[in-house]
Amino acid sequence: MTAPIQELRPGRTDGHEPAVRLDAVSKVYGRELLALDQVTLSVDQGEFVCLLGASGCGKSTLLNLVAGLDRPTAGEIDTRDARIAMMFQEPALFPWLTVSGNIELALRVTSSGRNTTKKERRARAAELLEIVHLGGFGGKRPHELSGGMRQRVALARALAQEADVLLMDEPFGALDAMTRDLLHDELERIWRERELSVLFVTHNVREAVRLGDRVVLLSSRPGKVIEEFPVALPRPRRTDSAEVAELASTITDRLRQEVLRHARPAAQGPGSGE
Ligand SMILES: Nc1ncnc2c1ncn2[C@@H]1O[C@H](COP(=O)(O)OP(=O)(O)OP(=O)(O)O)[C@@H](O)[C@H]1O
Repeated sequence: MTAPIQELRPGRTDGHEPAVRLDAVSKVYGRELLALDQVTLSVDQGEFVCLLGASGCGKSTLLNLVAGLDRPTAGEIDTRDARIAMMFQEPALFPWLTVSGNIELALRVTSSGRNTTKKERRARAAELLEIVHLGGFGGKRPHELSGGMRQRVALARALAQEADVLLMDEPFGALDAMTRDLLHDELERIWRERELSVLFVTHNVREAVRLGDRVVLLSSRPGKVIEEFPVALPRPRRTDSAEVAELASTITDRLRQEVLRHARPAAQGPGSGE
């Protein structure tokens, strides 16, 4: 028997429009690969939402749709007039540009940066590097930095885009635990100061609880919202705290249940009697 499915409410009704709203969004690749099935989900302005789900359940697909990199097969996505920036597991910096040059390039394409001089953009890039604690590293090339530092540059570049909405696809997945912890603190500070709305994909349940106001769980493919977990713990949180561990364990149990539910028919084959 499958577990009862709890649908996410379609948006909030506390008087303001969400920053991102997906309404019954489905995505079919090719003729028949249903990646997302009627996903309804919203991210409030200034809210930090973490998205969890089994591998291949459509998390990256969902972010790409919100970013406008691809179009849904059905349903509506409303990002209002938000400026959207995206961060991936790989920082994707241009290796032939300096750290500052990478950020200056992003500044050049923003509406306010387009009419600025190179000197102004360099100064702004230096300010952004200070924000991510990389002051003084502007003249380095990406390969001279550690993985964590490169992700900080990617974060500074996202900030250079003057984004209101930050879409993050496992941005810290390749980093060691200590570096990840530091970046959690920095991301949280920047999110608060800039009042960003964040949609953050991760496989790491504790990371989701450490960062999120809400953790949204997708079913195995086709991805569908099956449950959401509000995270009422005070901030800043510690990934290794008992409170984070407790909620993470509840979410992990739910995720495991979902993965098993999905795997069972294939594992047992037809006529297994369940
Ligand atoms: N461009 C594409 N063309 C065809 N199929 C695709 C494409 N992109 C993704 N898929 C398929 O859609 C499904 C969802 O993929 P997606 O990458 O969104 O999942 P995910 O939850 O982000 O996975 P993971 O957690 O492993 O990163 C997978 O079955 C994948 O093979």
